[in-house]
Amino acid sequence: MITIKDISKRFGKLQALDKVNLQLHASECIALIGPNGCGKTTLIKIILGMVRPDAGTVLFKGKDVRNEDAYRRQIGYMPQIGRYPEHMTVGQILDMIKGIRSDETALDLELYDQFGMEELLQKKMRTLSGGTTQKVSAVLAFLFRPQVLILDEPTAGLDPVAADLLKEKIIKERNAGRLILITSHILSELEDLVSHVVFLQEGKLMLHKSALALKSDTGANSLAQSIVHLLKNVAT
Ligand SMILES: Nc1ncnc2c1ncn2[C@@H]1O[C@H](COP(=O)(O)OP(=O)(O)OP(=O)(O)O)[C@@H](O)[C@H]1O
Repeated sequence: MITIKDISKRFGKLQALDKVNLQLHASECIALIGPNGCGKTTLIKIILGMVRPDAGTVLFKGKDVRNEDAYRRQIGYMPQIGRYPEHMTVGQILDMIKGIRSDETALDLELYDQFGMEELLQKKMRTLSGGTTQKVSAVLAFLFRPQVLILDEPTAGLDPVAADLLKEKIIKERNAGRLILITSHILSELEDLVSHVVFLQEGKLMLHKSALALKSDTGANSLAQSIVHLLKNVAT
C-alpha cells in the first residue's frame, strides 16, 4: 500500500535518512524502531507529506504522493505530541475536524466512548493533562476509519487502562485489514501488536523482517527479547 523508494533527507550536516527503501502492505502492523534521533519521526512525516525528502519518492497505492493531498485522507495520524489551539474546547476541536473532513464516512466512535470524551467536551485544550491530550489525538486518528494508521509513540503518557484500550483497538483494526505503522521505545508493549519490524539506525534501514522470522533468527522467546538482541548486536 505504501512504497518508500530511495528516500534521503538531510538537516544541515545531519543525514537524517539515507536511501531508505520499504514496502508496507495492508493488514501489517509494523514496529518502526531504533535509537533516539535515528529518523523514525522524519520518515513518518515524509510519508504524511509534512516533510519533503531531498531525494526519493513515496508511492501510496502506486501513485506518487508529490503534489497530491487526497491520499492523506486515508491516513490517521497520532503524533508524538499533539498540538491543538489552546483556547478551544475538546468539543470544538472535534467539530472543527469533522467540518474540515465533511465526508460521508460513518465515524468510528469506539475510542471516543471508551475514553469518556463526552464528559470532556466543554474542557479547554490548555487545561488537559498530557495523557488526556493523547486520548484526544487517538480518538481523532481513528475517527474517520482510515486505511492506514500512523501512530508515533501512541501510549506515551497514557495510564495503563487507556494504553490497554488503545492496544486492543490497534489489534482490532489490524485484523480488519488496515496498515498500521507504530513507533515505540516500550518494546514489551509491541509484543501482541506487531507483524513486522523495521529497524533504523543513523538514518539507514538496518532490518525489515517479520516478527516471527526475527524471533526464530535470534532464538528469543519474545519480540522484546529479540529486539534487545538485535540492538546489542548492532551496537557492537
Ligand atoms: N526540523 C528539523 N531540523 C533540524 N534537525 C531535525 C529536524 N527534524 C529532525 N531533526 C534531526 O533529525 C534526526 C532524526 O530525528 P527524528 O525526530 O526523525 O528521530 P526519531 O528517530 O524519531 O527520534 P526519537 O526516538 O527521539 O523520537 C535527529 O537528529 C533530529 O535532531
